[in-house]
Amino acid sequence: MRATAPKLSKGPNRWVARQIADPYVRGRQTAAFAFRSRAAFKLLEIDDGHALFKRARVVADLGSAPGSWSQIAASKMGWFRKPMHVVNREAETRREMFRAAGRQPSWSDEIDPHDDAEDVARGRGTIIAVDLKNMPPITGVNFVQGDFLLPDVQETVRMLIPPDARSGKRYVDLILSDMGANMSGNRIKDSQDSIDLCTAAMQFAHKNLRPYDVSQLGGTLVMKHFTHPLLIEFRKKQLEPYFHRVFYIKPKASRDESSEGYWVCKEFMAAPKKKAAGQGTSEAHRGETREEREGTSEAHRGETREEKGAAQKTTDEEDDGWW
Ligand SMILES: C[S@@+](CC[C@H](N)C(=O)[O-])C[C@H]1O[C@@H](n2cnc3c(N)ncnc32)[C@H](O)[C@@H]1O
Repeated sequence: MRATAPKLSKGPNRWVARQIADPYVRGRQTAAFAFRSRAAFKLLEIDDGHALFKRARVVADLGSAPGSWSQIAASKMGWFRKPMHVVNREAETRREMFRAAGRQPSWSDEIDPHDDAEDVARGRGTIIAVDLKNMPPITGVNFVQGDFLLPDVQETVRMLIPPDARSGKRYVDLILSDMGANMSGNRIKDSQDSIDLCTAAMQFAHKNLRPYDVSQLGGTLVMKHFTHPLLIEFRKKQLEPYFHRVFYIKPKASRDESSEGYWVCKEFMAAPKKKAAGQGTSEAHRGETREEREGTSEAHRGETREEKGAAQKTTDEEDDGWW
């Protein structure tokens, strides 16, 4: 069943009330050791179905701050000696001690699974994270602060990719893009911003994502987008020709009222695939139908909201802070 927040009144306390009612925000504070954002649960859910990290040696996390996706990448790639559930348990015991002493633990009292030098494992591979905002360090993660739309920022990220042992080329196996511009409430501008970020992620994939060859499968791109008919066109023209399979996912942890969704694009090919006459891939078609349905209904919901003059933030962006 989808986790939905109860209906809440408008007003300055609406955001706080919604946060309190949100099981994923509560989960972030209790079950999770120190996920920096509830966005963590979206990636965990996507990963459940797609085993994203299984073969990945180089991961790029685009739009990484405050850092929960990078935390997951670091954990999955062996940079924490302890598994997350052990750290969670320790964090909970520590919170109990604070409660018993009548003290409310603050962020600085949280266990950071990376801060104990004794406990740093030698993980596999390389993780590169980039964001406009600063991101506190995570062991195993190389962070670049900058605007990913700028070519020199992309080049800085590229130079952190280690050259492939066989070919000497720099390849990323997994690109995670959770980038999202602040929503202005203007549907046309917001769609354009979303397309710009998706385009930048895809251009980066063309240059750096490991392409399929006879010895190994091509890389994977996970990309957030804000559902809109214009983006269906993007999927058809920019994604489907270059990936063997493209899936649309709306994680349960993504709020119902948010128009965000994720594409999981698997098995990248450097050259566009050729379709036999009158034939598309079944995956693409299945996804496309579902996506179109989602896109249309989201677009209609958006119009109605705007017509009513009740344009509100409809993304999870506002929730992805240190909360
Ligand atoms: C939803 S948050 C990401 C949350 C993150 N995945 C996590 O788990 O903590 C979206 C991020 O995208 C970043 N972003 C938006 N536009 C960007 C750009 N042009 N270049 C780099 N980062 C960008 C924002 O600064 C923001 O931190």
